[in-house]
Amino acid sequence: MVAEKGTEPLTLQELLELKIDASNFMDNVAVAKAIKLQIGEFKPEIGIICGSGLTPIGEQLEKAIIVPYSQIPGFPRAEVPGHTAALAFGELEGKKIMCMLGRFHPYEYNMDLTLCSMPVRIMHLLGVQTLIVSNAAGAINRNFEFGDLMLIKDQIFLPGLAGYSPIVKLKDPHFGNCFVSMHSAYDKSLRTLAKKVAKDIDLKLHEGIYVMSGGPQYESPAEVMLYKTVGADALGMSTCHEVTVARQCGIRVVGFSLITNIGNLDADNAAEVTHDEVLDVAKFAANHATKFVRQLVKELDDYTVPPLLDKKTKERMPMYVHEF
Ligand SMILES: O=P(O)(O)O[C@@H]1C[C@H](O)[C@@H](CO)O1
Ligand code: HPA
Repeated sequence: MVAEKGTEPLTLQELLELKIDASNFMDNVAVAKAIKLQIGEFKPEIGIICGSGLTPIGEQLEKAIIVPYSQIPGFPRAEVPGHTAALAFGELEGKKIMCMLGRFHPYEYNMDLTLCSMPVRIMHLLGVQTLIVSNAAGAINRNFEFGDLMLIKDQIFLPGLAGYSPIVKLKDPHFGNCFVSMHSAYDKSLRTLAKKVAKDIDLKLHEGIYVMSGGPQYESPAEVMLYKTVGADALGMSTCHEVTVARQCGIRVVGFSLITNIGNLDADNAAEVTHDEVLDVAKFAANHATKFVRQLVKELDDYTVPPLLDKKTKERMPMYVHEF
């Protein structure tokens, strides 16, 4: 729980010294406030989360303001190679973007999905209405090749099915309804737009189901077979917890996977995958992923989600919320 301090707004330094509990609503507000102190009047409308090796997507922002995670209370450091520990705020095709240049994988943080999805709640508090989420993934579908992109049609959230939900600890009603519908989690009209954009720029874009395992170990061939049997097309270790929270906040979502390796289905075949290979493929394919995102952003229509904090609530809130 954040400390209160008379009627004076807390300074950035004071906010940075707070011990943040990601499941406490006012602590989330304090995190958003600390960011706001660093971005001034900038109000993002579109959020982007860059997957492993996909930070070039965020590096194309114009007039960028970079906020390192070390300057955000409660944010861990995002230490997986291929991720940069910073938020980028800037413009792309005239739209205002907030981009996570490094994400928090649950396997890095003791499967604390509430913490790992906090940036999505912060996006919402700062005004984000639409989220573009990306990841590096292994192919299960045999029609996929290295470097292909797969538009995510739906997800299988294995940790969530096992009770590791990012919203299970959120008791404050300000977070929104805990019985979040995951029907149409990946917005149909945005998927239609993404397919049109891909066609326009002559980009091969598959569509399929993403499955998230807990990681960090890669899957055994028998596990890849299990996921194939349940209908998954690509596998990874992220995204689903972020999308669940986005839906709880009412943010609409479009997502894609960059296929960095082909999941091995044969236990007698020693085909191994390493994170270095994942990054190598991401490096050569980041170019077309970047082009795709730019065009998608350009063609996104306006969208409005009611803010979490209504006027009345703001009036009752302590000083660190006051100017929201
Ligand atoms: O952040 P993403 O989901 O792109 O990262 C993938 C999944 C693992 O963290 C890692 C495995 O190589 O890359
Ligand atoms: N499995 C899990 N996560 C991944 C993979 C994979 O094969 N490739 C990239 N991220």
